[in-house]
Amino acid sequence: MNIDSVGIIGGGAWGTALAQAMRRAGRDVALWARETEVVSAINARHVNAAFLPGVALDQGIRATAKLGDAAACDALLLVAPAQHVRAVAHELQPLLRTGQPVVMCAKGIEQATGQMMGEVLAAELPQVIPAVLSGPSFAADVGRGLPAALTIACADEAAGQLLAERLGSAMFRLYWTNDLVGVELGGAVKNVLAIAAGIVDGQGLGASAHAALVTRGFAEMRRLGKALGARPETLIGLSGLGDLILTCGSPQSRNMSLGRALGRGETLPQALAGKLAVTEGVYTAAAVRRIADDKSIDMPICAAVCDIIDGRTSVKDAIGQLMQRPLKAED
Ligand SMILES: NC(=O)C1=CN([C@@H]2O[C@H](COP(=O)(O)OP(=O)(O)OC[C@H]3O[C@@H](n4cnc5c(N)ncnc54)[C@H](O)[C@@H]3O)[C@@H](O)[C@H]2O)C=CC1
Ligand SMILES: O=C(CO)COP(=O)(O)O
Repeated sequence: MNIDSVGIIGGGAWGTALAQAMRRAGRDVALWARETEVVSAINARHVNAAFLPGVALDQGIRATAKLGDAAACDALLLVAPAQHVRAVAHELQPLLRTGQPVVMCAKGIEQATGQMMGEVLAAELPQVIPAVLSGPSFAADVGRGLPAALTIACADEAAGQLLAERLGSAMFRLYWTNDLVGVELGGAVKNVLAIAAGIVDGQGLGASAHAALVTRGFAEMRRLGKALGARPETLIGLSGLGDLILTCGSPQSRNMSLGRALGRGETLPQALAGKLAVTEGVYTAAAVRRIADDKSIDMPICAAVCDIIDGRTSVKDAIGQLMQRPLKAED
């Protein structure tokens, strides 16, 4: 297998930042974007002001409105928001070759089915080699070329090591694992927990409460991981704890800033109003709750976020209930 060219499916903030990272790794890049204005802005002016403002893009990034242009590349990065991955993958299916590596870069769980992104990939693109890329990495940082370290998961060791080598660079360090479930679970659940951390901040509950919330949230992630077969070392690594620390600790996170707005008293529609950017935790919270209920896993923080988002409880009542729960050693 050879990986000289990379097709990126999705011209949002992360797809565009990944295009930058791939150019830095020395790859040819074809970036497919849904919005024709994004395609023309990247090709004519080397900017994506709609989704990644303020970043001068590598002039070698070729944007395209044709899925086939990106699908023809040696490897693909699938960077649509989680709720749209199935539809995009379905469209890609006839264009992809057997054994072509496809790397899932979305962080979420499909709301309609409760399926993880890897399951969606296996159902829609059975002919490809599936992989998952996840870790602490804001698009704005990676787009500018600041250093980041992420995990790339692939069941096939040779393919996974090749992906790590060909997609990574000194400033975009990739570590291979074969624990796909662990990597994608961490990336999905941390988005829900970042909303919770933002709510605590928005309520003005202080740094001590924030740390307690994140720690107990991490215990929820580990309980879910145990039930789904994730390896503990994956969850304490970059794609689990690493991303949780980043996302819960910075208002740069869209999930955390949405939580802050909810914590300050805004309704969900007010907090989301006018935003083009996707806030994955909003859609993933219900799926996490459903899995937790089905498997009888105790995940009260994720359940509270789900209830607040669905309007079943107020922020104050949810926090009051959480604070009455007994603490256990594992928290
Ligand atoms: N922005 C970031 O810092 C990071 C984002 N991610 C993940 O990457 C994924 C994509 O997020 P971003 O690139 O940040 O998106 P974004 O929030 O910047 O932009 C929204 C994206 O959604 C696409 N979109 C809207 N409606 C669609 C539809 N009906 N079908 C297909 N695509 C549609 C838009 O074309 C655009 O690419 C998410 O799962 C996110 O969690 C992962 C790591 C970092
Ligand atoms: O996944 C991310 C950083 O690793 C981005 O988080 P947000 O979607 O909350 O901005």
